[in-house]
Amino acid sequence: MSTNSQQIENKKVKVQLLLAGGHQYTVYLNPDDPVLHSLLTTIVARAYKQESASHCLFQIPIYEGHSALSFASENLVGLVTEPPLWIQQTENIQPVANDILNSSYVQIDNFLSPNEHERLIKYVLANKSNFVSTSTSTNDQNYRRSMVLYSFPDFAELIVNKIQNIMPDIISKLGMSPFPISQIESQLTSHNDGNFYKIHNDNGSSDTATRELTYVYYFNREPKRFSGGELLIYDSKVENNFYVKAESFKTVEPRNNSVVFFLSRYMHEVLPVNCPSKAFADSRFTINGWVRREAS
Ligand SMILES: O=C(O)CCC(=O)C(=O)O
Ligand SMILES: [Fe+2]
Repeated sequence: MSTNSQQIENKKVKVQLLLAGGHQYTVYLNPDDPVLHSLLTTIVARAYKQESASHCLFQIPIYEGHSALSFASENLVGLVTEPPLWIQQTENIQPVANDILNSSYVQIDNFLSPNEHERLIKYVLANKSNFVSTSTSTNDQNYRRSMVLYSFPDFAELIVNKIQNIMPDIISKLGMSPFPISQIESQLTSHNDGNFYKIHNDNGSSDTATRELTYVYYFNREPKRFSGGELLIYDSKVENNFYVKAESFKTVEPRNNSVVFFLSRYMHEVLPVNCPSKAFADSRFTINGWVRREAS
């Protein structure tokens, strides 16, 4: 097992849109962009001739946002994705259409000792200049706004070891079947005033497909000087053997010194943070990452 700071989410997927009439366009989308998910589910619905296939209008910014490509979902004939991309097919589940599958999560308070927590805060404040923006282009700004620190070896090891120790308990609490763990990834993220992360899942691309569990350890200075920043975890439903997002969700409070675990395939989002001082030290901080199963 190893920790691995990674920047996979910042990589865009090249998507060639094959449209009726032989037209084609190439766009670059984040792997977990909801538009990409809708494009894939449109193709799946077409393949299964699903009666309820929702008809919609796609509007996708092209030429770095200088133009918009608009087309009706009926005109989408196929997609070429690079790297190859699949939406996750369910295994052995035959729910009745429209059944809501309740998402569950586990949250544990007082995860680090007071001393470890204090050392971590000091470490983060001393390393402010090593944080980089999670947004790489103008497009990303509307989708995810936060800062990230990819290398923090001592604390990554501390968190990953603690997580590894409680994995059997978490897996059983979430009702999952045990799985062989290959790796626990981690990154350190800060959300300041106006920062957010729109709806996504964490294992929707070929690079991330072996992520089974997402964990988020929340920490901040006391007294807390931000509000908002709740994590919403959406319930799911199954359409044509694929998990899709339901309208209902669970709300997780980003409680200081707590850690939350949930399935990486769940759609989730971070609501905007309100931090009036705008001071880095008052941010909503997390060490967050993913537990990967061994590739079969
Ligand atoms: O900060 C959070 O509550 C969740 C972050 C998240 O969804 C992610 O980094 O993938
Ligand atoms: Fe996420």
